[in-house]
Amino acid sequence: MTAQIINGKEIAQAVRQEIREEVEQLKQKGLVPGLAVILVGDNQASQTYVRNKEKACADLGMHSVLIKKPATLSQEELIENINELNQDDSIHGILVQLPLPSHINEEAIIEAISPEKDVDGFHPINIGRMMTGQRAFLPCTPYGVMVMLKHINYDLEGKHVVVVGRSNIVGKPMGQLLLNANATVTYCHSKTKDLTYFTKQADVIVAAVGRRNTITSEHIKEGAVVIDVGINRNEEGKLCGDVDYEDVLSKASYVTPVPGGVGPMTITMLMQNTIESAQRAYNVRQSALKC
Ligand SMILES: Nc1nc(=O)c2c([nH]1)NC[C@@H]1CN(c3ccc(C(=O)N[C@@H](CCC(=O)O)C(=O)O)cc3)C=[N+]21
Ligand SMILES: [Mg+2]
Repeated sequence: MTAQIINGKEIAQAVRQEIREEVEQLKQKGLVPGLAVILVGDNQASQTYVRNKEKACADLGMHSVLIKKPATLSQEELIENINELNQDDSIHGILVQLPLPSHINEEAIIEAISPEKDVDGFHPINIGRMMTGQRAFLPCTPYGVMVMLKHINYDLEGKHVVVVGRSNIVGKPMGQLLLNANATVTYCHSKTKDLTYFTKQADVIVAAVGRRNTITSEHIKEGAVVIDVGINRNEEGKLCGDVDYEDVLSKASYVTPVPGGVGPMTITMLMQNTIESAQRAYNVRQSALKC
């Protein structure tokens, strides 16, 4: 079998076209969707991602503000900045780029963001809503993976999905979204004994561990769908995922590349969440006018 490539860039473009039209409609009604990104310190990778987010906003005609702060910023000052954005009617989404410097408590920062503007879907209220199947902002990376599977018309019902990795922002919510879609979900992680035993049984593998070559052809069964969420660099400094891409190509049915796979989807779902938030703000404003 030769795997088909799931082209994240292409799917992202298609979704962005729909977002572009919704932005246009909102603008005609007098509301410009706005995203605020806070970047603390000068982590090189973070700067790249933040630039990609700004580009995406500009491309879609959305308003974006980038707030750059020195790594010495105190937690109190950061919370003060978030409070201002929570009150700002021109801002519908707030994203604080992670990781933060070690003197800042990430949980406290995430909880300071209004759940109504938490377009990352990291706030405990949104996570709780997602777990109970209520309307919520979905974390962008797992959300993007769901859209990719939808795009290839993959029916998750009853399928065995193995999620490798259990971070709060990718692995854990990924499993939950798959469960909500009626998949049978297994979580594997760094303490799992005999990873291959589990991954060999998977119809779908989502690799989100942050270590390259974690998944090779030895780990998968013939015809598996392999989703690579990893972003690592090899010895030559080239971007690569958690999957040995070339190796699994001859065994998998579908594979996502890195770059050009999940990454572009992550940014696109951030834009999607931001216009949904703007849409909601518009509806609230309209119903207030009617009273
Ligand atoms: N509050 C917060 N929310 C995040 O969503 C968040 C974060 N913090 N911190 C860092 C991670 C990482 N992340 C990526 C987004 C896009 C690409 C992306 O566009 N990747 C491109 C290539 C980018 C490149 O060339 O380096 C691709 O895979 O094709 C990658 C990684 C969002 N994150
Ligand atoms: Mg992410």
